[in-house]
Amino acid sequence: MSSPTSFSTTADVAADSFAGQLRLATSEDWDASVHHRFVEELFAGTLSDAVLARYLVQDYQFFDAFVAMLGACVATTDSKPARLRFAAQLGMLAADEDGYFQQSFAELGVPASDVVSPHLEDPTEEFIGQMWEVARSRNYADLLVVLVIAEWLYLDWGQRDLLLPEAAKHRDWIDLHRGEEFREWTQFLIDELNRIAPSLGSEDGARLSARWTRVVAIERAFFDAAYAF
Ligand SMILES: Cc1ncc(CN)c(N)n1
Repeated sequence: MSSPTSFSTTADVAADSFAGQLRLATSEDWDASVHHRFVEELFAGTLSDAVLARYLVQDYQFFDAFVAMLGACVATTDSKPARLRFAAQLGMLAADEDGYFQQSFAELGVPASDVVSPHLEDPTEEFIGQMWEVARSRNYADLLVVLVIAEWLYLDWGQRDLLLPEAAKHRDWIDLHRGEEFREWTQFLIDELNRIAPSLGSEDGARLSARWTRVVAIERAFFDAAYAF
């Protein structure tokens, strides 16, 4: 029997696996995000400070709920090695990603009020709602669905074969979403989702598929919102 087709150049995922099928079912919003104007301008180094600041202010609010999701994974996974992997990622995020935000906010002159409690755009509010919902649900499958999208979609654009920009505020955001460490982390999440998929019931499948579709659409809207002013 020939091995199933792997469709992604960034992660090794069989197209007929649980994660692979979800990914294929949402190709339109997924590909539109990976090739979004925001990504093109970020790589080209032409992204305006206003758009970058607007995006980062919203993404910093996303970041807080994202950390809470990882904490929920530490608490709920059935696998001891996975628990340690999530714990290690929490440490990395606290050091590297928070540092990028703080440095960029200072460079872009973002006021403290926008860092701490900005007006939330609709996609941010909905994304945060999804993340806290799965964090509080303590349902490992729901947590993984949201995490896999958030990391795999970002890996897909981060790994695009384009020249890197000069400015640290652009390049460092790309660097956080490409390279072997981020690829390995994303692969781990996808593998976890595919590992637990056989234990899911049909109701779980329908709920997770609906969540996947919605969250991929929010990812696209999140990029759009950076230009909506
Ligand atoms: C909206 C969004 N989605 C995903 C990521 C990558 N963790 C992010 N920083 N922001």
